[in-house]
Order: sequence, then C-alpha cells, then structure tokens
Amino acid sequence: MLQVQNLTRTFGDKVAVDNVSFDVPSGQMTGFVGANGAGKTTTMRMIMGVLSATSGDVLLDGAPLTALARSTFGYMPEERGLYPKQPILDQLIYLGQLHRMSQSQARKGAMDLLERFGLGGRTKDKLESLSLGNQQRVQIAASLLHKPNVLILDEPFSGLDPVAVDSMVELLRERTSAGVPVLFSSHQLDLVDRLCDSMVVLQQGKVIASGTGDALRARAVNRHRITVSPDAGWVRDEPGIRVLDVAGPTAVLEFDDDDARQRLLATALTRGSVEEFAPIRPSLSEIYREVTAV
Ligand SMILES: Nc1ncnc2c1ncn2[C@@H]1O[C@H](COP(=O)(O)OP(=O)(O)OP(=O)(O)O)[C@@H](O)[C@H]1O
Repeated sequence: MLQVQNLTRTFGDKVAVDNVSFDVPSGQMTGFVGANGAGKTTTMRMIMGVLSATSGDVLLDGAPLTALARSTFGYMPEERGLYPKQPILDQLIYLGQLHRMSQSQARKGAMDLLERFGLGGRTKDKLESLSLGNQQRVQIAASLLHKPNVLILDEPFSGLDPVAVDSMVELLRERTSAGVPVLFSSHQLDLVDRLCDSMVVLQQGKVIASGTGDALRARAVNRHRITVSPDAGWVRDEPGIRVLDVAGPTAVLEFDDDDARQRLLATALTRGSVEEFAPIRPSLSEIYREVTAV
C-alpha cells in the first residue's frame, strides 16, 4: 500500500497542497479528482520525488520511499516527456533499459504494448508524426513497460478514444490483479465511476473526501426513490424530507434521518399502494459533485 501522509507544498505564499493524507491500497485503482488547480499534479510530483515536499511523507508498505523504490514505479507525468523526434520503439527500448530490463526484454515488452494499442505497424515512426491520441498511447506504454509495482498516472485517459480507453483499462486491471496500487487523476468522472475502487477528492489543496466507493456512499445522503399509486405529489407536504423530484407516481427524496424515512413509508402505505421504495446508490461522480458543491 502507498500512503501519503500530511504532504504540504507551498510556492511562495501559495499553499498548493495542504496537509494531504490518503492511502492507495494494493491491488486497487484509486481515482484522484478535483477541479483545475486543486493540487493533484503537485501531489503526484511529490509522490514521485520530482518535486520536493515542504513537509510530509510518502510510505510504501510502511517504509519511507527511497529513490530505489521509486525507480520501480510507473509514472505518467502531466508534461508527458518522451522525445518527439525519435522512433517510438527505440525510445521505449531505451526507457526499458533505464529500468534495468535487457534489450530483448524491453523490445518484446514494448512490441507487446504497442500491438495492444494498435501501433504495431508504426514502431519506426517518430513520436511527433503520430496523432495526439496515439502519442498518448505511447506515453502509457512507457509507464507500463517495466511492469511497475506502483502506478502514478496524471490524466492518463485524456485524449484517448474509447477503444484506447478500453485497452488502457485492461492493462491497468492486469496490474491491479498483480497487487499493484494505482493512482490516477482524471476529470472524466464517468471513468472514475467505472474503474475506481476508491476515490480521493481534492479541493484547494485539501482532501475533502476519500475512501472506498462503499465507505463514501455510506456517508452520502439518505436518498430514496418511491413509487406509489396513483400520484406522489403529497410527499411535498411531509416533514423531515427534501423532495428532489416528483414525476407522477414517482418521487426522489432525501431524508433528514431514519425516523423521517419510516414515517414517510408508513404514510405512503396508508394512502394507497407502494410499488417501490428503495435507496438510490449514488455513483462516485454524484458523490464528487455533492462534496465539491459550494
Ligand atoms: N511551480 C509552480 N509555481 C507556482 N505555483 C504552482 C507551481 N506548480 C503548481 N502551482 C500552483 O499550485 C496549484 C495546484 O496546481 P496543480 O497543477 O497541482 O493542480 P491540478 O489539480 O493538477 O490541476 P489540473 O487539473 O488543472 O491539472 C495551482 O494553483 C498552481 O497554479
């Protein structure tokens, strides 16, 4: 498990990352979300040691991170960083060798990844001659080539078409199945929903929510859908609830507490038949919107 503990980074008077703590559990995908400028990239840079922390620590399996441990990580930086004018296979082999792979291992691994990303026929092409999405695929290949034991990915999905997203998801799942902790930042909340076991929400440099999907949902509001016969309009007059929507027989409600929920159900039963009364399981993206709402 990767643990971020009380990380802080200031730039002059600006506190970009403010006492941030969260865990990235082994074998799980953790989505790192927050508005532009919230501090995600700065946090990831500190995890990778490419930016020093003003204070705080990063631990891997309980031990402070060393440069050697970090060299086994896979990192996709925001600024990307491959060479535009070099053939893509050559530079992947070079990067693999920097990660102590043999030339033949690196060639085989790079070819495998390029083929999975549909770039098997372009190995001799310069990076700059590829479309932006394809360049992104090569960047992903670079971060995965040496079978890293931790993955830190800064917006890995931006600019990818749906087929590339699926290839990427498959590759990431292979890594999590091998026990690797994966942290990725994204503004694509639908993907965070689809992929993540856990989520960390940053706002103005501070963590405002974090945890597994289930833990975050447990903290979320008590929201239910009720369908009655013939019409649900009467719910508007009930105490202890907020009516979010009423459409004919169906209403979406939030309850102040469990008593209000029981009262509402009892009232509904005295008024007629209740076809449905069920909690609405919020998606991670809904939780994100809720916790970041001003
Ligand atoms: N080198 C720097 N010098 C000064 N301020 C910086 C520096 N790097 C980041 N910042 C500031 O720190 C804050 C956090 O930036 P950061 O790039 O970490 O946010 P982010 O969450 O990754 O945003 P985005 O989603 O737009 O990528 C911003 O206000 C940014 O302007």
